[in-house]
Amino acid sequence: MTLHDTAIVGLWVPVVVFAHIFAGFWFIKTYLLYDPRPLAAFRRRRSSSAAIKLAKSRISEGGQEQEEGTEDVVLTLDKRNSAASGFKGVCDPEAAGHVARVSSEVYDDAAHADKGTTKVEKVHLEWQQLCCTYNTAGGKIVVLHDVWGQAAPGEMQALLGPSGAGKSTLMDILAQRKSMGNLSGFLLVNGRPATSSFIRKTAYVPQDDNFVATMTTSETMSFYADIILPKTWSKADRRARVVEVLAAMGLKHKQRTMVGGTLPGGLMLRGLSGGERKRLSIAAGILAAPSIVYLDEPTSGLDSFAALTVMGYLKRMARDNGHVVIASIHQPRSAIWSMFDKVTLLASGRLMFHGVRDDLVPWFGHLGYAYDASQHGVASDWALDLVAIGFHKPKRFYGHTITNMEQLTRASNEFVASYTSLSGVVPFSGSSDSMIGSKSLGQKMQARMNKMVGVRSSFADSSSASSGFDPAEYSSRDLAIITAPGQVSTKKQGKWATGWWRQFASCYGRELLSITRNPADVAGRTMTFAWVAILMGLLYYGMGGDATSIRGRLNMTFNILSFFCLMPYISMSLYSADKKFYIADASAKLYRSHAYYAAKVVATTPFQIISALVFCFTVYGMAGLRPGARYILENGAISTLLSLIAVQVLHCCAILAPNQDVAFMLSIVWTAIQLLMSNFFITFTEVVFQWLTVLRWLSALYYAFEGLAVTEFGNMTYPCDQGLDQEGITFLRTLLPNSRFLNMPIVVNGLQNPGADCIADTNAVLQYYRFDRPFKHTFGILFGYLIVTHICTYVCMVIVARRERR
Ligand SMILES: Nc1ncnc2c1ncn2[C@@H]1O[C@H](COP(=O)(O)OP(=O)(O)OP(=O)(O)O)[C@@H](O)[C@H]1O
Repeated sequence: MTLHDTAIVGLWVPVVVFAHIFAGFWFIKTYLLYDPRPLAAFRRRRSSSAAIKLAKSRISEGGQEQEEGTEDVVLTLDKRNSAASGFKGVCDPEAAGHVARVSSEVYDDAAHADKGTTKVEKVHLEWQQLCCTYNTAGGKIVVLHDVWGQAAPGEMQALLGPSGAGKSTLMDILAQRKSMGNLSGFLLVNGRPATSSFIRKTAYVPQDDNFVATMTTSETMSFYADIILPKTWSKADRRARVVEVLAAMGLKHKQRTMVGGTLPGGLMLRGLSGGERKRLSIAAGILAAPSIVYLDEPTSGLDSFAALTVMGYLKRMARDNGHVVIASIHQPRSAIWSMFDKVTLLASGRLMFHGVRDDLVPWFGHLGYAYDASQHGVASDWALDLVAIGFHKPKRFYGHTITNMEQLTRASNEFVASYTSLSGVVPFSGSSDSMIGSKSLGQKMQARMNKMVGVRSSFADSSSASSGFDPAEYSSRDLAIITAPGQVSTKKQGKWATGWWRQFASCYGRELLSITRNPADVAGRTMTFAWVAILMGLLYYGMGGDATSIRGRLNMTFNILSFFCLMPYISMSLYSADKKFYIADASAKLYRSHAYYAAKVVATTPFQIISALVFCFTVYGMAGLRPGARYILENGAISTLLSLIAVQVLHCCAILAPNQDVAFMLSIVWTAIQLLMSNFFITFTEVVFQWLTVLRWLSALYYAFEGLAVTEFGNMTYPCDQGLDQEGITFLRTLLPNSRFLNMPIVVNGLQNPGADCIADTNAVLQYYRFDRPFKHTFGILFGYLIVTHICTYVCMVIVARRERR
C-alpha cells in the first residue's frame, strides 16, 4: 500500500483551500471593520503613490503646475477617507452643529407634512383605577392598587417610587406591553379605549437596549426604520428619516460607528458610549414619531453629564414635537428633576401623588409632611424617602414622615379621593352610558385638573396650552376595560406597520450582519471545522484499499458523525444570545415571530452547510473513503443533515433553558442518547434491557450512522489476499488461548495465505449491525427529524417569549 493509494487529493485539497479563503475573507472583513486603520493606511499609501506617479508624469512634461496637481490628488483622496470613516473631528463645527440644530432639523413638521407620520399625532392619555394582582403560591398579591393619572401632549412625566413600588408594572400597562397578572382599570386615548393598533403610536425604550453590537448606528436605525415605518414609505424616505432622527439625537456624525458591546462568546467590541447608546435607543423609539414615548430608567448606567444630556434631548423632543414622554427614574439630580412637567409617585403599588411637579411638596405639606430644602435636598429625594417604609427612619433625619403601611395607605387614599371626588368627576363604572353627558371628557379632565387640591392649576397654563392640547378634541363614549391579558383590545388589524416580506428581509439582513461580523461565528466555525478535519484526516490518511482498512473505515464514518454532534457546543453562547434578542423584540412587538424565524433559518443555514461540507469532504478525501461522486455526495448529504439537526437541537435547548448551564445539561442528555443509541458502541441485539433500545428512535446519529455505513460498505468488496500478519495471528492466539486449531500449522497458513482470490464482502458489516435501510429512506428520516427540531425550536421560542413577557 502506498500513501496515496486511496486518499482523494482532488477532493480534500480544493476544499481545504476554499475553507481558508472563505474564512479568511470574513476574518479580514471583520478585522477591517473593527480597526479600519490598516485599510486607511493602505489607501493613503495608494493615493500617495498615485500622486507621485501623477507628479512624475507631470514633471516629465515639465512645468511647476504638476506639484499642485499632486496636492490635489492627495487632498481629494484624504477627504474621501475621512468621510468614509464618519469622523469629523472634535472641533469640527459641522459636528457640533448636529447638536445645536436638533430642534430645527427634527421638529420641522411642515418639512415632513407630505410623509404624514413624522408629524406626531398629539394624544391625551388617561388611566383610571388601574390594578394589577398576581396569583402566587403564597396567595394573591396586589402590586398596583387604584392608580390614576393622565398625560397631555408635550409633557414630560416622571414615574417615581422606591424599589418594588410598581413603576415598571404601571409603565408596562400604560405602554400596552403588560400581559401577565390580573389587570383591571381603564386606559383611554383621547377619551376612547386604547386599541391594539395604538401600540404603534407608542414607543417603549427599555433600560437595556437590544442592539446587535456589530452593526453600525446607521444600519441599526435602518433595521428599525424598515420594520417600524409604514410600507408606503420609499427606501429613500426611510433613509432620510433615519438621518433626520440621528441628527436630532446628536448622532449624525456617528452613523458609521459600530454600536459595540459584548459579542456572544465574550469578545468586547468598542463602539458607542453609554450616553450615545441610550440616545440611539431613544432615536429608534421615536423613528415612527410616536405620540407617547415610555422610557424605563433612561439615565441608569450613565454618568451625571450624560444623564443630563439624554434628558435634555427628551425634554426638547417632548416640548417641540408634542410627544408625551413618561420616564421611570431613580433619584434624579435637581437639573433633571426640574425638567419634568408632572410626576407620579408610587409606593407599595399605591398612588401617592400624580400632578404637576411643583405641587408635590405642597400636597404632602397639606397632609402634614413638611419638606425642608436645606435638610432634605432635592424634593424628589425627599418624596422618595417619605414614602419608603420597612426600615428605621430616625426623626432627626426624616422629620415627620410615613413609617408604616397604615399611614401610607391613608395618604394614598387621601390623594386618590382628592384626585377623583374633589375634582367632581365620578369614577367610571365601565358603562359607556355613564360617560354620556353635556361635557366632553376632555373638558371634564381639564376641569378636574384645574380643581386639584392644593394645585396651582399650572397644568392648563403650561403643558396643555403650550403643547396645543385642545380639550374640545376629545369626545368620549367608550372606555378600555382591562380585565385580563389580551383583552385590552380585540382588533387584530393594524398590528404591524409592515408586511411579512419586509420584516423577513430586515431580519435576514440583520442576521447576516450579525453572524458574518462576529469572528467567532462564520469565520471561526469554518476554520475550526477545517482544522479538526485536517487533524482527523492526517490520522486516517490514505487508509488503503484492502480488507485491513475496513475497521478504520467503520471508525471513520462514526467519527465524522460524532464530531457533528459535539461541534455545535462551540456556538452555545450564540444560541443563548439569539433568545435574548428574540424575547426583547417580541415584547416590543417588532415583527411576526415566523418572519424572524424564517429569516434566521435562511440566513444561517447556508453557512452551517458550508462548515459541515468542509469538514466532511476534507476528512473523506484525506482518509480515502469509498471513491465515487455518488458516495461522496451521499456522505455529504447525511453528514450535513446530522450537523443541522445537532445545531438545531442545541439551539432549541438554549431557548428552552432558563440559562446556559441548563442549556448545556439538556444538550448533553440529547448528545448522550445520540452516542449511546448509535448502535456503534454496543449493538442493539447485545443490550440486556431491550426496552431501552426504543430510545434509538431519538438518535439521529443512529440513522446517520446507518446511512453512512450503507454508503460506505453496501455491495463493496475489498481484497484480502495478503491475509493476517503475524500480529494478527498472535492476537487471535492470545484471545483464544485454548484453541487447538490456532496452533495447527495448516490453519495458521490458511489465515496468513488465504489465496489470491480472497475477498472481504463488506455487506457482512451491514449484516452485523443489521443495517439495510436504503439511502433515500435514511435521508427522508433525517430530513423529517430536522423539520421536527425546527418546529420544536419555533414553538419553544414563541412559548418562552410569552412566558417571559411582563
Ligand atoms: N410575575 C410576578 N409575580 C409576582 N410578583 C411580581 C411579578 N412581577 C412583579 N412582581 C412584583 O411586583 C412588584 C412591583 O414590581 P415592579 O417591577 O413594577 O417594581 P418597580 O417599582 O419597577 O421596581 P424597581 O424600581 O426595583 O424596578 C414587586 O414587588 C415585584 O416583586
